[in-house]
Amino acid sequence: MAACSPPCPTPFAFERQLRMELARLRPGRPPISMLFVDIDRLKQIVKSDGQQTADKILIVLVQTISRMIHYSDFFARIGADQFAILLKEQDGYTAMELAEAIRARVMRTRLRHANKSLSLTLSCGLTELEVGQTSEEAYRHALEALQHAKAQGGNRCQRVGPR
Ligand SMILES: Nc1nc2c(ncn2[C@@H]2O[C@H](COP(=O)(O)OP(=O)(O)OP(=O)(O)O)[C@@H](O)[C@H]2O)c(=O)[nH]1
Repeated sequence: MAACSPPCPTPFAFERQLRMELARLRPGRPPISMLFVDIDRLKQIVKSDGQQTADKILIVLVQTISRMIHYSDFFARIGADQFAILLKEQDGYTAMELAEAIRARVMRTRLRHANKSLSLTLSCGLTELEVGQTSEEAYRHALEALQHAKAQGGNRCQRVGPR
């Protein structure tokens, strides 16, 4: 696995943080959204351009997202090419704007490797956390949204949630 730069918390740390945020959530308190981000067709990139290129892509992605979120947000690597972010004080609408901005920025990024210019796209699944929801339910919503985005061909953001 590629090293994350800056270092990424693990799926376990993310799960713990998600549970804490859900336990704190009350009616009238600031909203929180959860965003899943997954690189499109990384396996194909590994095949055609190699492991080092894939590593570089993962690092660039982490750096790009880190620059676009707030210090108080929680960003983790939860799978091989899958990342999750808890977006504090953001409802589903504002979080969707950020997800679209991340998607667009990554799509415009050109990576140079071995005299080749590579482009990259990603898919996003988004959900606003709900009062009384379990972490499993929140995961299911974000994953459903991500799978929907992938099923439509990728390079898009989808939201599943309360509103
Ligand atoms: N070089 C490198 N490759 C990785 C790393 N983590 C995962 N991969 C590779 O990324 C690929 C992920 O493949 P899939 O899970 O099928 O995802 P995908 O090809 O992006 O497919 P979709 O998500 O459906 O678009 C596999 O080939 C993994 O070997 C890593 O840290 N470094």
